Amino acid sequence: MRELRDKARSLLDPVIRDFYEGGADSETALAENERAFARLALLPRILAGAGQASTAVRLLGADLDTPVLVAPTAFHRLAHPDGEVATARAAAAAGTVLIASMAATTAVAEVTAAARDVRPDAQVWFQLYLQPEPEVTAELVRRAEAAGCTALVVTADSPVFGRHGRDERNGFHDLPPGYAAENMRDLPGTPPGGTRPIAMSPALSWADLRRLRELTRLPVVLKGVLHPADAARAADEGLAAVVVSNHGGRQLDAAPATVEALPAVVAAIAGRIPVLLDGGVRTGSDVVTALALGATAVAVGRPVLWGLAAEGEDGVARVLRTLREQTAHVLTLCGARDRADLAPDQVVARGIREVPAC
Ligand SMILES: Cc1cc2nc3c(=O)[nH]c(=O)nc-3n(C[C@H](O)[C@H](O)[C@H](O)COP(=O)(O)O)c2cc1C
Ligand SMILES: O=C(O)C(=O)c1ccccc1
Repeated sequence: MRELRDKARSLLDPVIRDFYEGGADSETALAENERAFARLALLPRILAGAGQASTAVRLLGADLDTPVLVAPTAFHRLAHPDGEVATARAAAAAGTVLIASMAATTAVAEVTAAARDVRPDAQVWFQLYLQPEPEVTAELVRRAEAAGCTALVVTADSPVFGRHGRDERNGFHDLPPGYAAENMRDLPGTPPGGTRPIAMSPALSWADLRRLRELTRLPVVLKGVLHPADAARAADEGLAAVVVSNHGGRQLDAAPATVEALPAVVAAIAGRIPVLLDGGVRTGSDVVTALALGATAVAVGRPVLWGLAAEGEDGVARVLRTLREQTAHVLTLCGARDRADLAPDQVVARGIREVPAC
């Protein structure tokens, strides 16, 4: 993983590298996501007789080979000429879900076609930002359905764009010439052949989410949940799953590390719907830590971009394979066959604790 990251960093234009790597404001949330995993240790159970570990997981009615999903990230063609097609092929081959970004440089129908070409039952979910004009959101949903996406993922942590200091310093505000956010082409209110910008709105509410659900029979996943009360409401409202996420540290910089927010969300959901997590997942230990704390699965953003930039489809495949193999290995070392054998008491804080007087 480090090797692919270093290769990606050396190959990418520094402006694009900063766009992928950067976070909001002081980049505290960005750094904390990884650091919080580093502060946690796993207590293995011994002599558990668990046998061969399995990374398989059932999620929203689909059987996946790995609990590591591909988080939605923008603009894959800036990482590699094959762009989202390469990512989709690698995700399908790995037997996981690709959450296709609304801000993709490839139209969602082309993304699902690429995934299905590798595996007919490939799972592609469509991530969207609810647009202030309901007819624009409705058209995006219609396109995702027509493309064969099996779930919608509404990103709710972005009432405004995050402030990305690196992009501001680099003057990176738009896609370079020759690239476009292809899902935003020919929507209501755009001139023929043109694209419209992705809007973020602080006026959006649970009522807008309810209206979205009236438009579609697809399961709707809520991404960007950190407060347990919002998690409970998501389950009450009939959403299909939540993603505990701080947008990879790119929105609210004061947000907690996601693995620190996870336990309260898991408690609030109380088993009603799956809880997913993204942010700072880099190793199989991170995956198993999240699973032990009650996540059904996790997603990775930047590691996929590193793989893509370094080696295209093969690089993404390597990232996903490495994480799956590491996860199986760590499960085995923890005495677990799968996540059902793990318990939150196996996750403990590192650091010096007081030695009881004797
Ligand atoms: C370059 C980049 C672009 C992103 N674009 C989107 C996006 O279009 N939609 C979205 O919901 N999240 C987006 N995210 C957030 C990711 O879905 C995810 O929450 C985050 O990357 C997870 O953290 P990690 O990168 O540490 O794995 C983006 C993240 C990055 C790094
Ligand atoms: O950069 C991001 O995190 C992101 O979510 C995004 C959204 C719209 C366009 C480009 C990126």
